[in-house]
Amino acid sequence: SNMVSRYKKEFLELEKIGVGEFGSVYKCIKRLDGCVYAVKRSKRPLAGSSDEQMALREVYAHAVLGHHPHVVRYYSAWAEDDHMIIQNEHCNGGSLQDALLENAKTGHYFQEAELKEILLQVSMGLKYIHSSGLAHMDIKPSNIFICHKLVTDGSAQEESDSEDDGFSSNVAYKIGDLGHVTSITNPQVEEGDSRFLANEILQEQYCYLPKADIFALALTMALAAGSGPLPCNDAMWHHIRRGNLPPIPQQLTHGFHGLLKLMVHPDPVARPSATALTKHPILRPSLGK
Ligand SMILES: Cn1cc(CCO)c2c3c(c(-c4ccccc4Cl)cc21)C(=O)NC3=O
Repeated sequence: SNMVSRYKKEFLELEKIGVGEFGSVYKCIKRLDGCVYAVKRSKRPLAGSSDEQMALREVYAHAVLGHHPHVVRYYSAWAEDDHMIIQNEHCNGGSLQDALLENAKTGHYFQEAELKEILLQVSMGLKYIHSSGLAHMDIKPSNIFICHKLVTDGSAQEESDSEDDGFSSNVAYKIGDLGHVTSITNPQVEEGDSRFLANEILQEQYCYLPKADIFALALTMALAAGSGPLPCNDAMWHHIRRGNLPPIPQQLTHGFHGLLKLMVHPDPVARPSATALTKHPILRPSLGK
């Protein structure tokens, strides 16, 4: 590889915003365009290893998934100095997991109206991913990123809350981390986080992969509503897989709670699709009339 790495040449590193066994994520400014990006730098996986398969699936997924308001945007990926580098859109509001931890400290959880906004926006992102023939397979709070619309210069343009934009408020929720994405029709499932794993995936029944994302999204919403940490495996894990939501420490309307409960139904066929959620009267009051 040439002496000066493309990463160092093209980007100014501002701060490390994430670290894990996967590698590290940096908030960077691209020198050429002056824009901020999230850049993940990970050790290049062993050729032929399952890690390499995952790294490739992540880049393939981003390449297949063009642009969508509720999927974190991909810009580039390359290999250098025995590292894999992926350059994505930087979401300036942290992850939903960060927001949940903050809520737990203050005891102020997302209220039902906000929960419906999160569920609607993430469902729009899932509808796009599923309609592209892919399943995410690792939906959870730390993989949902938050973008706060930067206040405009006071220009009086109308706030557009058209569906494709989803910015009815000033916050956008975007699905990120496509490291577990797999084809719906030709699945090579790399199980995601067991706390969010639907039982049929554990049983290696891969005929309804999109519904595993719906299951994981329901548990993500339960956490956003203030439910305690989810079990990885044990009696409570199985209680949830029998179609029960974890306890939620706030009064939700019967309709909304019932929708979340339907999303964790033991039979994946009974769970609503992402498309059905984006049209659901409970989430789209205006459609309800
Ligand atoms: C830990 N972490 C924190 C952030 C910033 C949230 O305000 C973040 C981002 C991403 C990612 C990311 C996830 C998976 C793969 C590649 C990337 Cl860049 C990780 C991120 C990403 O793709 N876009 C991000 O903003």
